[in-house]
Amino acid sequence: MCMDNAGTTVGLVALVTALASACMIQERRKLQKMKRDYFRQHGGLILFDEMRSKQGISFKIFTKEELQEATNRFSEQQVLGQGGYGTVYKGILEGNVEVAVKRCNTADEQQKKEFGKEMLILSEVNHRNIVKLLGCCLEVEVPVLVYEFVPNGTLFQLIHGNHGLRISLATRLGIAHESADALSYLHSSASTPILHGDVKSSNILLDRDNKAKVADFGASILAPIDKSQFITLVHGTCGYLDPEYMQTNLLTDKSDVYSFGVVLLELLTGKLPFNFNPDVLVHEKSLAMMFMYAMKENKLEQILDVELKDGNNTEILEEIAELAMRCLEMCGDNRPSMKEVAEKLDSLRKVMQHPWVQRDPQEMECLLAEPSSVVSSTITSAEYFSIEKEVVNSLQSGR
Ligand SMILES: Nc1ncnc2c1ncn2[C@@H]1O[C@H](COP(=O)(O)OP(=O)(O)OP(=O)(O)O)[C@@H](O)[C@H]1O
Repeated sequence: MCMDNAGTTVGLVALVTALASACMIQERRKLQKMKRDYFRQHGGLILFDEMRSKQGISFKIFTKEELQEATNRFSEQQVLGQGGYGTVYKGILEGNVEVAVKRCNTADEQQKKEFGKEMLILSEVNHRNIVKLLGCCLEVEVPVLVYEFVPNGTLFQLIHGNHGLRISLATRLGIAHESADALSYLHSSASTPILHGDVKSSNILLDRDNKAKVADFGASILAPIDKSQFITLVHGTCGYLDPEYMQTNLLTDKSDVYSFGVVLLELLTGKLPFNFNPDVLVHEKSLAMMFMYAMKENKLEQILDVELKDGNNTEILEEIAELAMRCLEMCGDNRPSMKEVAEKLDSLRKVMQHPWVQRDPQEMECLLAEPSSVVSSTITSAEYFSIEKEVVNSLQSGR
């Protein structure tokens, strides 16, 4: 009798174990199938094939488990920031490699299908001032992106945060030039031209030496189409939006130029791109309008960041303001290209670093021929510009 009972118990335990194992296997298969389906839906197969055919591509397709481990299961403590499209987590990969893991909120069917193809284009972007896309995970409902980690916050935080640090004109000019160079690369040097679509100071990250790293490029690819989210998106970029885009709904490379013009204004004035305070005057709501108004009235000085108002480098500040004016032209065709903007900023940066670097060798010759003009090696840019003007005048009048 006792033996019979023991036999029945063992039988029951075996049956329950077998059933549980079968369920687990079933669940695991379901999960595997789901992962495979998501992977296919997001264009993972195309991406995988292309990656195999391209040698030396440094782009990885991560598994869900790898990213869960890297981010401590996407824990709250790992959150670096929240954007219009999703949440960014800090992750640590094997070998102690720090990464930023971006989990998007949603993606529509079309976006999901295109994802693999888009990733392929973005994975080939390689520029020292652009945040590197290291890989992605496609076996989840909404794809996850993995970027290099940039440790020093954003340009928005540097300008508008309450850190009390003084930001020199040289640092500002450096960041402006590097960001412009990155955008110019996206527009014309990358294998497929890429429009950034969301240029703003919070999308310019800074590394330990305050070198710029443009982030979120190709954001339009991931832009949600759902209306309620579109409002958040627009809210997030208020003050930067190209007025021509608002009329035509067509994003062009010149839309990036306009938005970059607003970033230049933030660097020049230290002011926010948009003032939501209902009490401020209409022309003071948007920084771009406020700036245009000040320029028209010949009052640039009044809206410059106090940190820049030390009387030095006035001409460089005026040149940056002139450049910003051109970027903010209402008609896109009248704006300079990003390449032109980057070149101009580079030449201003060189003038600041080495006041004697001349753009025109003839002028250099002329200056060297006039020893009285060479005052000292520590000449200020104000002196440089006045000498330059004098030289140009004397060349024109044939003196
Ligand atoms: N590669 C990165 N390294 C370090 N921090 C990052 C990185 N990428 C993003 N972050 C942080 O995460 C925050 C949110 O980034 P995200 O790109 O999602 O949002 P956003 O640019 O502020 O807004 P939106 O996505 O609407 O343009 C950033 O402000 C930044 O602080």
